[in-house]
Amino acid sequence: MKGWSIQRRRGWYIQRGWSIQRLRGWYIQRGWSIQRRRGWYIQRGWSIQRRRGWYIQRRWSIQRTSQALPVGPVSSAGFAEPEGAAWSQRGGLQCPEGMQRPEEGPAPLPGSGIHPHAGAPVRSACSVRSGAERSGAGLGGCRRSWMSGLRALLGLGLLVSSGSRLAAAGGGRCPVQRVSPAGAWGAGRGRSGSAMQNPGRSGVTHLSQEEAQAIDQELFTEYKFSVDQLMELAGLSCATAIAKAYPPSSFTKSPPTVLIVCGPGNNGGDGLVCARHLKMFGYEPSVHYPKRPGKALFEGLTTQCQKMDIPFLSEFPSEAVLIDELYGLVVDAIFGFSFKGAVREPFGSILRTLEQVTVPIASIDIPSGWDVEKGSPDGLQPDMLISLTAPKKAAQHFAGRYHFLGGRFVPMALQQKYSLNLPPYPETDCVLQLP
Ligand SMILES: NC(=O)C1=CN([C@@H]2O[C@H](COP(=O)(O)OP(=O)(O)OC[C@H]3O[C@@H](n4cnc5c(N)ncnc54)[C@H](OP(=O)(O)O)[C@@H]3O)[C@@H](O)[C@H]2O)[C@H](O)CC1
Ligand SMILES: [K+]
Repeated sequence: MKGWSIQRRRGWYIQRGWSIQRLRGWYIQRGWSIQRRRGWYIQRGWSIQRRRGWYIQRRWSIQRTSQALPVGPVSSAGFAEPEGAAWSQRGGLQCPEGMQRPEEGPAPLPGSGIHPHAGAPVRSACSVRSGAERSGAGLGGCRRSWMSGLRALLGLGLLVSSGSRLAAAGGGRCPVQRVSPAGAWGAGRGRSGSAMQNPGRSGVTHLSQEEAQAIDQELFTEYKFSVDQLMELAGLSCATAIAKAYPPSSFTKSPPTVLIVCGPGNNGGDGLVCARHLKMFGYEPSVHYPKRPGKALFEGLTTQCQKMDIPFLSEFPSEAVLIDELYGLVVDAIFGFSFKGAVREPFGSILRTLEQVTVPIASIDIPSGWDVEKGSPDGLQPDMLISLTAPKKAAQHFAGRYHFLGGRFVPMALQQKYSLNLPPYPETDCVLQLP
């Protein structure tokens, strides 16, 4: 071994420099690592490992296993995957065994409206109970403080510590399911596309405007999807996510009224599809659609809504209080990933009014008026964001309570081409909640 190392096998282990090890398989490492076998494990630098399967890692990882290492490949955000699972070179988030899936939907908060904006709890990626916690042993104070120092060093304070906090409170919820062997989590291991450089806090890829538009185009031109098809799936995802976060029973008003504001592009089309499905789900939607493109697709979607007795408002309520009075939720389907520049009328005044409403706002794909990559600290602050295909870079500035991923239609080959790192959707669901 070159460099230095302090080792105590079956106990803890610190290493610097590189090493070749044989641990029920072979293992090469460069950089430093602090390991505690059968416990947690932090590594920085690169390593090639063979652990009943093979594994290459670059950058850093924190791993925790309840089994003796080596157990299998790990994602670089850090939990051991089951044997035979797909491997990932990049950030990712997985739930180790012992995690629960999210329950039916987040519980509504008491008070006026459905979900007040204020007081939103910080939600963690996963509520993880460690092997020690599961066995009731708990972490010793010394080890805890050493770990928090390491977390701080690696900038991981929120992710890891808030998870433990929730676990301590008995949370045990996790928004993403375990990866399956054929899962999409880490599918983007093909070409080293630029999206690969943009993992967000949670390890999920965040797309630039150009990437989002390129994927969209490729779906239509290379994969021969029609806009109608994808819009239907996108709009259904949005209605489904809304029904999970704001079930009709959580509305203080009956019937559960929803105002859907649609823009001139495909984001507006998603809004029309969403309105139709919300009606099917028992909501009472109304649509404001001030700038309608003269295309058969949008005319068809409009007619479908009208024939389902969904009213179209010719005037936008000029006062935010009117919206608060009449509706329990607003769906923002004004602009999506093609938005650019300063907002033009009539959308400027619509957005200014929406910034004043107190009922929750659910934005489709991008909070309207936000720069697709940089966000907008002074703009709309929705309570919910439903990212389609993959979150856009602006989503990293989203501070509302519910972030869902929808648009489960991107073929695996395209995910790989664009190095999309997306968590797997649970079973047959068309949406999943992101941390
Ligand atoms: N692959 C997918 O994920 C799919 C997503 N879908 C949804 O489609 C949108 C993107 O749709 P697109 O039509 O490309 O773009 P927008 O909905 O953002 O609308 C663009 C139009 O908005 C107007 N615009 C742009 N900037 C401004 C501005 N500063 N002020 C006012 N108006 C603006 C402009 O219209 P004009 O008529 O004024 O020229 C643009 O044309 C995506 O986000 C998803 O929601 C698909 O449904 C399925 C596939
Ligand atoms: K939007």
